[in-house]
Order: sequence, then structure tokens, then C-alpha cells
Amino acid sequence: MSGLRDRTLLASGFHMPERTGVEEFRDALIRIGADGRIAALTRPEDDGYLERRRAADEAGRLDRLPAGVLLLPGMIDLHVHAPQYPQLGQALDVPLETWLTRYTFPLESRYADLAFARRGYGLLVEDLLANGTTTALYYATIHQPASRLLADICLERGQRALIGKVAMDHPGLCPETYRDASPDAALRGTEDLIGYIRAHPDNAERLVHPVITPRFIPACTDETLAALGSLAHGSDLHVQTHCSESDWEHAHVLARHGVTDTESLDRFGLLGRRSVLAHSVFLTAADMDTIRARHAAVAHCPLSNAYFADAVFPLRAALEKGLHVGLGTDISGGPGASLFEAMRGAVMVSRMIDSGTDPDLPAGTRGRRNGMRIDFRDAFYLATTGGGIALDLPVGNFTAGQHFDALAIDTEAPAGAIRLWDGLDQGEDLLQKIVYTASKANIAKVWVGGRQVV
Ligand SMILES: Nc1nc2[nH]cnc2c(=O)[nH]1
Repeated sequence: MSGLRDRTLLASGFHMPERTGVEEFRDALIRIGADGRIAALTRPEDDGYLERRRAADEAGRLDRLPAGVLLLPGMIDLHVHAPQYPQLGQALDVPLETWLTRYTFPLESRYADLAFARRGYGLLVEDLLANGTTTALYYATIHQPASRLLADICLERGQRALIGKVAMDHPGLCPETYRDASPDAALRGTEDLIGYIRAHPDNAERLVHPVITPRFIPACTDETLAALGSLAHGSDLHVQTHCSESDWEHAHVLARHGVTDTESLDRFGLLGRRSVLAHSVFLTAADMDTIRARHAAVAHCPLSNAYFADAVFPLRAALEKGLHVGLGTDISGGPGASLFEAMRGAVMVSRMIDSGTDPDLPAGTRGRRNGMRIDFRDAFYLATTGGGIALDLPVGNFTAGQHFDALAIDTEAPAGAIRLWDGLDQGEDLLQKIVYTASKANIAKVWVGGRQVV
């Protein structure tokens, strides 16, 4: 079994087209079209199942997952700084502003060197695919050649990706050696990468999308924010930026613009259906209303927030308000490169905000307020369907019309971390165990758009 285009896969597994419940399928037929999209998922109890199964088999177009191997949707990472992979797991003992100026900007400036970029980006894309990330929303750097190279690599390796040349021109924060020379340079660089990705000869299927990427308000002049807002206006382009991430950052925007990040981004025209706001920890109730009204999305980055936010994003409240939310690793503000770790982190921090952390307080009074916790189901939804909705792309589950982006989880891989026990691991308990314990060695195969990429 390799590519699954124009074939039918006989598989058991899980997906969550709706947040209201996990759907388990057993011995389902997933018919994948020549375009890599799912034509139908047929279960044994559905009409025509046996006929379809026989027809696919007789045509030599039936593939089966072996016993012990389960199918999950591919993971969608809504926040990755591609150039920061070399410092994953480093420098998390300093606050965001120090981390940026002392470590991150100097590292990113090295992507002026294409050989360095090739090594870093090649390894990152390969590792993320092996970790099960089939779609990634990437920040590149300010450099045109290296940002183009990231697009080339994603196309070559077959990862679905959304890539932005980072716009950052504010001399107050960005060092002279690593910033756009002017608002015009920031805008032209953004437009150049959009043109390159759209016209790329290997991107006819639009596997890779360009993204308007003002790094965050402190790094951009108002002129640049306005120019990028105009570019986004009326287009179908994605926008990504950081929003209300830390006390320092949030206070900076309040002092400079007199309003919150959300309000300011909205005034610049940067909030729309395809905007993804990373972190968004310090949103007010009014900010949440604005994000919902614009149908924009939040990339919740639980691991990174533990280091830079000193607070927990009220995820449950955002979901109950109807915001689009998905998960991000925030490589390298978060020390993990796997959405499985992000899922686990999202559940854990939600438990802490729900029940609290101070053992000196009586039980029941420690938490911010009750009802803030999520469970593994919500986390699985956010990493799959939630991410697809946030990006406005047909990915995240196995319903008809979605791209076939999927993982084969080998629950019996000897080197993997999943350990099953007879009779214990059934239904949602099995999915829970996968969410909490799966490791890279359990990810046996990965497909993007029906093409096998791992
Ligand atoms: N976590 C994180 N926050 C940022 N704010 C501005 N740039 C960055 C970045 O690279 N990572």
C-alpha cells in the first residue's frame, strides 16, 4: 500500500466531524478519488457496503490496514515558527521579550544563508510529517529565498502547508540586522511570496497556501499593519499573527494603540474568516465577541503559554462562545514538535485552570471557575476538525469532500509507547490511550491528499 488515490481503504479508526462526539468506525470502506479527496466512507451497516467492497477488491483497488493498525485524521498544527526548529527545547527559562531579542531574532537572521535554511527546513518538515502533522501553518522569516525554499520543501515532501514571509519592520523592537527595511519592503516581500506560491509549477493542487504574516503588533509599524490589512481585504488570503500573548506584549499594544490586540488588528483590517491568532491568552469578553463576529480563529498553544504567558487561555469559554479554535505547538516557544503533546498539554492546563493550583486553598475554591476543563475528546477534535475549520480548509476528518490526510497508528509497534491489554482497550478508551501515549514509533504511515508521505 502506498498512494491511495483512486483506491478504497478498508480501515478501522476514529474521527470527530463534530465536537459533540467521537465517531468510531470498524471495517469501513474509505473511497479516495483521483484528486486525493474522500468520495465516501461506508460502514458495514450501510447500504451497498458488500457490493462496494467486492467491486473494489475485484478491480484490485482495495487496500487494508493490518490488524492492530488504526486510522486517524492527520494532525493540523496552527502555529509553527519553521526557522526556530534548531532551538526547540532551548532558552525557555527567560521571558518572551528576552527570548526574542537574545535568541530568536539572531537564529532567524541565519536564514539569509540558504544552506542553513535547507538543512533546518528539510529536517523540520520531515520530522513533523513523521510526527503525524499533515497540515502546518508556518511562519518563515523575513528572507525571500529561504521562505520560497520552505514552500519548495513542503511541495517536494508532500506536506500541506500555509506559509508566510514574516513582516517585521519596527525599529523599536527589531534589530537592524533582522528587519524589513521599510513598510514597502515588508509589503513587497509578502506579495512576492504570495506570487511565488500561487504560480509554483508543482502547486497546481494548492497544497501550499501563502499567508499574510505581520509577526505581531510590537514588531510592525502602523504603516505595515495598514498595508497588510489592505492586502487581506477582499482577498481569500490567510492571515496569521500573535495576539495578546504575554503581559509585556499585551501591555505594549494597550500603551501604543490604546486598545487590545484584537481591537487593533480589527481596525487594521487583519481579522477575517481566514485569520489565525496565536495564543490570545488575555482576550476580553469583547475581544472574543469580535473574533467570533469576524469568524477568525485562535491557535491555542498550551505548552508555549506555560512559558511565556504565565496564564492559561480560557479555551472552554472560547469554545462555548463559538470561536474557531485549533491547536499549535508554537515551535519553538513550546518545547514539543508533536500535536499529540499539544493535545495532552491542552487537557492538562485546562484541568489546572478549572480546579486551580494552590494546595493551601480548600478544594472547590482553587480554580478560576468551574467548568473550564476539556477532555481528550475536545483535544482530539481541536487537533483535527477544529484545525481544519480554523483554516477554512477541507481537512480534519473522513467525511466526503475532505482531503484524505491520515495517520495509520500501529498500536502494537514494539518501539512505540502504546501498550494495549486484552479486553481493556475498546472504543473511546482506546482513543484516549492513543491520544495520551502514542509516540512517533506508533505512526506507521502518513498520507496527505491520498499520497503516502511517511
Ligand atoms: N511565541 C512566540 N511569540 C512571538 N511573538 C513574536 N514573535 C514570536 C515568536 O516567534 N514566538
